[in-house]
Amino acid sequence: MAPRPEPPEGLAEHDAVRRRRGIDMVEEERSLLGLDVVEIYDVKHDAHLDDHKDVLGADGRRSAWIVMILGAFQLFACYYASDVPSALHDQLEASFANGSSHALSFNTFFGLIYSVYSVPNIIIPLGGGMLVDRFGPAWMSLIFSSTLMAGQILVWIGVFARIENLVLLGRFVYGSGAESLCVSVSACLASWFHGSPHLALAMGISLSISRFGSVTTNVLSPMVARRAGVHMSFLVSIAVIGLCLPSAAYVLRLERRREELQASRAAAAAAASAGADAGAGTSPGTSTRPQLTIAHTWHSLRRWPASYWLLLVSCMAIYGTIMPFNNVASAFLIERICGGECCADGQISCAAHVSAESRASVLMGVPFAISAVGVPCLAFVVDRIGHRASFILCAAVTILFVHLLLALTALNAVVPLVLQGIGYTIFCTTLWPSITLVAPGDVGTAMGVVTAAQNLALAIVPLGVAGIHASSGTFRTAEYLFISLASVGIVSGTLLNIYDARVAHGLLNQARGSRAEPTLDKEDVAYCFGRKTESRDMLRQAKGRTPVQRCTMAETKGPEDAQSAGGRKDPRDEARAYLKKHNILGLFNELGSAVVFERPENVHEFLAAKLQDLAAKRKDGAQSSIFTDQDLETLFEMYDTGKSGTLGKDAFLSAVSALGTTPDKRKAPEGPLSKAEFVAYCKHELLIAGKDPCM
Ligand SMILES: C[C@H](NC(=O)[C@@H](N)CCCCN)C(=O)O
Repeated sequence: MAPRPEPPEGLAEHDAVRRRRGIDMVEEERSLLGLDVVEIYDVKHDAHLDDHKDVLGADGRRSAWIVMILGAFQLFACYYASDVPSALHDQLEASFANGSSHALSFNTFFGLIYSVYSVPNIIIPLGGGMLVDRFGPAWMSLIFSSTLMAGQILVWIGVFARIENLVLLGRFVYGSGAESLCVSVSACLASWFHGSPHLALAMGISLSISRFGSVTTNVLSPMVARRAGVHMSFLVSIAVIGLCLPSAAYVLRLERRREELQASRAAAAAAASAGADAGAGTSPGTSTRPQLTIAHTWHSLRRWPASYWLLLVSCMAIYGTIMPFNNVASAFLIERICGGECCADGQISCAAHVSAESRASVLMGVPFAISAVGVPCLAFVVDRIGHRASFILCAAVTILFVHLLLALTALNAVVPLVLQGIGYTIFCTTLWPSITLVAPGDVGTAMGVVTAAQNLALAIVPLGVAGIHASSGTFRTAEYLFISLASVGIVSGTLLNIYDARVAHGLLNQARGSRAEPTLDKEDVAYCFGRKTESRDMLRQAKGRTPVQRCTMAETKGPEDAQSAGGRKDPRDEARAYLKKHNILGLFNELGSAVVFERPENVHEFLAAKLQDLAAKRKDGAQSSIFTDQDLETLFEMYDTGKSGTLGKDAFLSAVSALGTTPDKRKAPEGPLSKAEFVAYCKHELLIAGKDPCM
């Protein structure tokens, strides 16, 4: 990197450092002051995302897709190995029947294989998610993959030696890593695709590939078991998991590289704005990850919006109908196909039962087959049109319809199962990316809490189904439980839409991708007016001009023109306008800087006093210390060492950097810049950096 020219003497370095630090503290201050404005977070956060894009560029985008493929492969291995026992039910039964001692009946043992996986996962993903936020998803994926490996080795030895307890211990260890691995891979994708218009697509493709893991094990494991013995199927699954480790290690390498690039860029920005004092700023490798403390987690839980909790309820209700239904679908479908008992004497070997069984197994594959193909396709659409909350409601309605059909009609089961596939596809495509949108700060913990809740539902609902079946003697009665759960999903989905529209400004229902990569035309012009304008005239005139020219043009036209130009109101622009109008970031900047320098014992008291002080200053007509036009003009004069009235590119970039911003060299104007152009450009840069100038 080329060394930056030293800022001229007399420049307010101290102030620049203060401002930089203050801005970095906005989020902390926000919670300190008890403010919780999603949009403030978004505006600040998106500026930060722009940094990511700039640092990594096309290379970063390619890396993100590599991370997606590697993460999907880890999930593939996880789903593959998780489902080996169910694919080998009959072979395992035969194998353990030949064993020497059996403390448990095979069915109890087989049920426990799944219980020891699920029950601990009511708790484990909570800790797993926190660890992901603390140590990063890439590191934790490596650790969770190793846990899978250790667990599956124990299972394999247990199967080989026919030791039931060892198999169960292995499944417990395996389960401890499996759900948390799903959390860490999701968090990893959320981090690499945050702000990208392809988040749902990335998550959808990885889910589809992981589902393919279940399909592969269903086909491959029985084949391997028939040829080489049942334990060999487990050995193959160990080999598949083994490939997770290098893939997780490579993701870690990419993650490190990304962090280094970000840190060096932050250090360069700090050096430019602080000169010799740069050492006091962000140093490469500085971790900004949250503390692994109960207090921090509690703080996160309280900070998540109501939409997060509505998503959690939807997850429990809808996954509670999908997975437990799938567990009993075979028996339920056989019962439905035969119209009750297939064989007169309650046996299961008559021709009618065997035929119903094979039809049921084909039907059972329908929902997951639909989802394997449908999820990436729908994800592509969701990334474009948004409507996540609407889709979540739509999925709940579809699932309700499925169970009404199954409970109340004798319709061919293909129709409800196709609908079940559609409902599941819609739900899983939209649910998981939505969680990352409503809780962007601590995705690992947020995913972990939802996954734990999901496992709670998956542990309880089958017990309810079994209880209903035991008391009524038929699975059809259990349909009413699924109908109730789908109804809960509809209520939470409806509330989610209301909250999203009324409180969250359409965070879930809007197409985020288009917003994450704003067109320069609109953003530049909108910035210069201080509010959004969709005036075609303005945009047409702005086309082909540099950002400086656009700003200058906007300056001369004035905000009134923009207002009269009309146009649809965007909640983000309203938020920006609000932030700007009340100079919120400037206020936080002041407070944050003051706290950092004075380090008061009682922060609350200090802040209260500081606010009173600021209010008093304002009453006296004094200006806030945020950059005024006058400041910017002075800055220009400092860098215009030859007093030519213009700045060349290098001097210009240094001057803009001295504001604590990191200008994009590619977009910076080449030619000499007049004072007016410089002031306009600085204002533009300050907005991008989240530091609204005081105008
Ligand atoms: C995407 C979603 N994932 C989950 O439900 C996770 N809890 C992992 C499940 C692992 C299955 N062996 C899904 O699969 O729909």
